[in-house]
Amino acid sequence: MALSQRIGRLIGVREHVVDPGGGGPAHVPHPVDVVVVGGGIAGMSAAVVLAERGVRVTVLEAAPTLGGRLGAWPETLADGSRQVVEHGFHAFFRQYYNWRSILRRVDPALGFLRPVPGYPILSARWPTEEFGRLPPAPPANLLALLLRSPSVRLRDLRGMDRDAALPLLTYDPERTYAELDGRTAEELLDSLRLPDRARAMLFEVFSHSFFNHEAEMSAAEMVAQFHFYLLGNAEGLAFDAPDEDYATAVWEPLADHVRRHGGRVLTQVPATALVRDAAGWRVATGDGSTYRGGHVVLAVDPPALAALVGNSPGLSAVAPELVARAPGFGNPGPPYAVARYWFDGDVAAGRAVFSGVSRQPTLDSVTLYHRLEHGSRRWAGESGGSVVELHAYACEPGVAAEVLAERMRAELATLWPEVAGLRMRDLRARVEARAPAFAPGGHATRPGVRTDAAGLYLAGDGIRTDFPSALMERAAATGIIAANHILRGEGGAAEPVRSVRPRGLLASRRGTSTQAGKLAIS
Ligand SMILES: Cc1cc2nc3c(=O)[nH]c(=O)nc-3n(C[C@H](O)[C@H](O)[C@H](O)COP(=O)(O)OP(=O)(O)OC[C@H]3O[C@@H](n4cnc5c(N)ncnc54)[C@H](O)[C@@H]3O)c2cc1C
Repeated sequence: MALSQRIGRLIGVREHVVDPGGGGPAHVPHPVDVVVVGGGIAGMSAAVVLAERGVRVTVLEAAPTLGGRLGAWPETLADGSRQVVEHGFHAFFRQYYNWRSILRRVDPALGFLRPVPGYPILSARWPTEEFGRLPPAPPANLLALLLRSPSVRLRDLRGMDRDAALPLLTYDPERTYAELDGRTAEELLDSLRLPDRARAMLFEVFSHSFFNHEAEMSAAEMVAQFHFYLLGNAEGLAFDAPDEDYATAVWEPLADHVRRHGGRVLTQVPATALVRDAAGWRVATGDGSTYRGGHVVLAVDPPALAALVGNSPGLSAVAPELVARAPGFGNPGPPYAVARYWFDGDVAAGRAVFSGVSRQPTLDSVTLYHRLEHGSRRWAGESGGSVVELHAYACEPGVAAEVLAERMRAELATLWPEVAGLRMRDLRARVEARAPAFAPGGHATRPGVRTDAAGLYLAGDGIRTDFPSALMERAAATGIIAANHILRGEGGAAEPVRSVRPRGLLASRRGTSTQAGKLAIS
């Protein structure tokens, strides 16, 4: 264990138990039927836990393949070769304790995850800066950043408002939201009076990664994510990525696991409406069939949740609060764009497998798939080409995917000149708006896992947790929490839930209530 991790642990920067799990037999003592709507991370995490406890679980996924925003599917390229294309590159951070525990079901050693070396940020204005090689744990990582980073030279920081920066170090699951949820992330960053370079290299890439514009994102959410990724965990900013496509590495094995435990995983079955009657819940689907369960977990993306609730008129009698909140929650964040290019040649040998990008109008990240996943590596080996994926996490609405793809390619060529000389062999470009918005003031009405209707639960990366979590980890954690509510209600053992340090290193315990010593689960 690194010295910084040992110091971090001494001061409480370590994995925390949110829910110890247990509390009942390994199998539910009587038959229980659960319908899970949505086969992304949240839905499949709920299904894994429920199926293992003997619950008869049915997953209904609208798309032809599982995975949602982590999905993957086969495509035939113009040259006739078959390639698995993904919804987009994902960084599997090491403090994703709950998501990793689900993945360990199908690969106990997580051997399919390979460390992705470094976390460089590219900029047209300043030299590339490496953030992946900081000591993993706070406070050593913060000190090293202050001492080493050319973006945060101490003399430049003299003009900074240190009081305004305090909220970044004092994250508290109640007070941070009470004090900062009404402000935007942009206002908070403005108030820091950071040197322009530090703001661009440290914060802008970071806040974009949550699929929201700084000017439209809650300052409290940004502080929470700064804590979750940088100041609250002992694992650091280092991350891993699968060396196989996500269908092979994640979704096929997880679906097999659920089926082996007696569950059903159905694709191309979109849920269209929910009805509650005396016998429990009925979920109507696009093909006219109905699935029944004593409990339902809605693990769909925000716009799909709003559509499903809006199409279920009977819900206003049993879940008036959910019905009132769903339309607002269903407004997603700005569109994101993903473009995967198959080029006829390679980028320079020294380019990093993954790079963040600062201050380009569109481009936010670059991933070299042919140096990452077996399928892309094989294609590149045989063709002499490369497979390069470009992301824009929060882009201008109303622009076609191909236009955004070309803008991102041209912007990359300004950072890596050799890209201008590469010819495109094929392209898959997509623009979608399915990520949750974290608008200022939204925390008070953000739905939690439990709804106001008995037996109806929500899960997904937009659902509130009372402990620090984000993105894939929040999706997995809320799926597990939904399963735990059902298991406890039916007399079965719950699954443990863990989190990073629940509060900032400098957060005083004064003024906090439930979260001070013990985390609440909603
Ligand atoms: C380009 C990109 C890059 C990303 N990179 C990262 C990263 O590096 N690290 C990270 O942690 N996170 C990353 N994320 C975020 C991550 O993908 C999400 O947080 C996570 O996948 C959300 O999972 P979910 O289960 O909540 O939702 P989803 O993945 O959206 O799953 C919801 C599922 O519900 C299904 N559905 C919708 N309506 C219905 C219906 N009516 N009936 C049945 N099924 C329905 C959908 O088809 C979908 O499969 C990235 C996201 C994108 C788009």
